[in-house]
Amino acid sequence: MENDTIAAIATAMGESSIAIIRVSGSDALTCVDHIYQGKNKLTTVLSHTVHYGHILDPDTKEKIDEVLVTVMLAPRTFTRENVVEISCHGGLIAVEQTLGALLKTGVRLAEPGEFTKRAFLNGRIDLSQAEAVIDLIRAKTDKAAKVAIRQSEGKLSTHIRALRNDIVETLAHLAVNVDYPEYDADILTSQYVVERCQAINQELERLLLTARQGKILREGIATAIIGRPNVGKSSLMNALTQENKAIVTDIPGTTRDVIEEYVNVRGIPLKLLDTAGIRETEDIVEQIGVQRSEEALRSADLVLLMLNHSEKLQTEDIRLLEKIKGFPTIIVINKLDLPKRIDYEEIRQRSGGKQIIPLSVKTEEGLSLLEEAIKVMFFAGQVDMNDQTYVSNARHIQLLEQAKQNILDVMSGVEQGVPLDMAEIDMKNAWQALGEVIGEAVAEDLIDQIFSQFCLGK
Ligand SMILES: Nc1nc2c(c(=O)[nH]1)N(C=O)[C@@H](CNc1ccc(C(=O)N[C@@H](CCC(=O)O)C(=O)O)cc1)CN2
Ligand SMILES: Nc1nc2c(ncn2[C@@H]2O[C@H](COP(=O)(O)OP(=O)(O)OP(=O)(O)O)[C@@H](O)[C@H]2O)c(=O)[nH]1
Ligand SMILES: [Mg+2]
Repeated sequence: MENDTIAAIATAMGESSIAIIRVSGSDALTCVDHIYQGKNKLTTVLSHTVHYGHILDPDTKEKIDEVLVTVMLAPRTFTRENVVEISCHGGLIAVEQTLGALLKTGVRLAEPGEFTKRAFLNGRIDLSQAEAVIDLIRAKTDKAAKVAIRQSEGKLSTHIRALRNDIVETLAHLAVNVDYPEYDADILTSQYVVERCQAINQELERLLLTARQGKILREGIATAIIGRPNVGKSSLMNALTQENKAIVTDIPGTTRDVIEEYVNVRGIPLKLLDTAGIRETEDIVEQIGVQRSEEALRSADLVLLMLNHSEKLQTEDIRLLEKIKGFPTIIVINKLDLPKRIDYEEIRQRSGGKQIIPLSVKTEEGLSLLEEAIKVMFFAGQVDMNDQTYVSNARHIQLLEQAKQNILDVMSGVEQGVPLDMAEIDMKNAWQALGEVIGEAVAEDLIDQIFSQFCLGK
């Protein structure tokens, strides 16, 4: 059933001061009234008011918890249905028992994402806004959260709607011509269509261009720190994260596995990967670590190759300099505080002129240069979040690509003089693809699949 009354625990499980159970549906108030004892019946109170009382087991009448209950009446609610939120004491027992009591009154346990799905089905938000809610919950950095919040406010939807409007106008123009060919406005129409398509295509390309930045803002730049054992990779990781998560010792081969940590470097979110020092080794555990380092290297968006300022280049260093060809790489030369033994010119030649940052993690000299270099590398200047819409969702990117292809087909078709009703079909397909971004005309199973990614209670 689509409009039965549902409930779920909306807060994370575990010890906490308060936990919230959310109830939504037309019977939310009457159902909660069966287990709630307070001054007034909830069915009689005003919308958007909070009430003190107790939750009782409906069978035994035993007190389960002391609570505050918030009543919000349709349609001014998250789901656009009647909503009751019960604030229980945190911890597992009171919340589970309250939910259990509620389920005895005919309320059904919600599926993951079902509250947000109802907000979508009831027209409060569109699909890209609903997807932004998932992104917000999963955001690992400030910037990622900001992108998600903007999308949840419908910023992307506004662009998509404007594009669809442009397409409809162009279609209208086409339709006149297709239906009344006797007007003989063919040539004028072709010109008009091509011009409109160029503008539409430009906007689609602009949105697609933001996708790469959007992905980075959401997931962080996967940044692998690689290098020979003992050069100071874990030390750099700790310095950038300002934590001592990675173990540092003067024993080569200290790090055995890839350690992941999210950091914010000058507003750029990095997913830092500290890896095991790469060398030939007999140690099985270390061998696996080295393998994983090489995998981290292959999947990295950015590689920080670390060398030692106070040692001559070694075979392993040279091998690594070969390996990083074709990867966006910054060469970090660590231990600048020690006497120089490395040959910078050789590195420059062997790396094909990659950027080199000498620094000392120990004295922190040069660390800020590295941070700046990372930032410049990815944004070539300033990141302006204020009027940018970032497309960050794989599904949206795919649909935008598809719309772009349809528009390109319209243009090349018209230019080659194919009948205008063919162009009309491609144009309609672009309109359809963009509609799917905001959830207009999408298949039901796709909607189910999207909402099933949510956590319970959302
Ligand atoms: N207790 C509680 N905190 C919460 C939520 C919640 O559901 N419950 N939210 C859940 O994610 C977020 C807030 N998001 C919300 C978004 C819309 C509406 C809502 O009721 N919208 C109505 C009425 C707006 C109004 O009165 O002006 C609407 O848009 O029609 C509520 C919460 C975060 N904090
Ligand atoms: N003098 C000096 N020593 C440093 C510097 N950075 C790190 N070290 C020291 O170098 C040693 C190795 O550092 P780690 O960070 O464990 O090196 P690693 O590259 O992670 O080593 P593996 O995990 O074995 O691959 C430690 O004793 C650090 O204290 C530096 O800038 N200057
Ligand atoms: Mg290490």
